[in-house]
Amino acid sequence: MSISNVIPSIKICGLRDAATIQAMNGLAITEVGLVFAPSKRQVSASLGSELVKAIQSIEGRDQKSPKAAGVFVNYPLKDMLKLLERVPLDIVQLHGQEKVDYYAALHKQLDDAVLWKVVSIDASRQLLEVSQIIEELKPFMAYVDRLLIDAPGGGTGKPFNWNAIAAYRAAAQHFEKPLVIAGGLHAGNVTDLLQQHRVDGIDVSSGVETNGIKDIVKIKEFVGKVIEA
Ligand SMILES: O=C(O)c1ccccc1N[C@@H]1O[C@H](COP(=O)(O)O)[C@@H](O)[C@H]1O
Repeated sequence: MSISNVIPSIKICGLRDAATIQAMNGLAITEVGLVFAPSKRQVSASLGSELVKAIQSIEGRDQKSPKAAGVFVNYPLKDMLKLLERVPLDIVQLHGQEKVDYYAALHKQLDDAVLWKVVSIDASRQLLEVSQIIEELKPFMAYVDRLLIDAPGGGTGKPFNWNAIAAYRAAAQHFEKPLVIAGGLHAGNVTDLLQQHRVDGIDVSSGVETNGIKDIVKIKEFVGKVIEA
């Protein structure tokens, strides 16, 4: 049984076609992610704008359309502002080594969109104390809506060591920010995650694909496991 009685937010990431988004209509999804970083899942601004329309046309959790999230890695700020004029994202997920000045400048320019900060959990981070994590994140937190922790690289389908979650959860709580978990999740391990850790959201990409293509059967199975946990 899950250790929380609140169903975490569910982000399905790396969509590249409107038909799969439409097939997700009615699932208890809260965010759909589009990758604008160099990746096998990368979409252009013009496809991104078409896919945001598809996201806005479906119902997710609580009969509301899922939020549209864009995933970026060290994307030049001026290009980001141009892209946001064309693609009305609700969430900008910063998955690179963006500095605090970048967060501050982008936050100032955003109208309604919010920023998610990603921290990659490599072997050195698994050992950090809560106080170290708080010190490191403090400069960013005025600009950030959520904290997301993931395996290094992003979109690799590999999990990180979940022993690191407790310290990040404590740090996120200190800042009163929700914590989202990504990295190698799939229908076969998400129940274990939710039984072992209290998390506010989960994020999946590779684990709901077959041969590199999003698979609606796997998406439905994944969402079902999260709801049942
Ligand atoms: O999905 C990608 O291709 C990607 C590329 C660059 C940065 C992040 C990327 N995806 C993010 O990775 C995690 C989880 O991925 P997975 O489930 O392990 O495949 C998620 O936050 C995606 O937004």
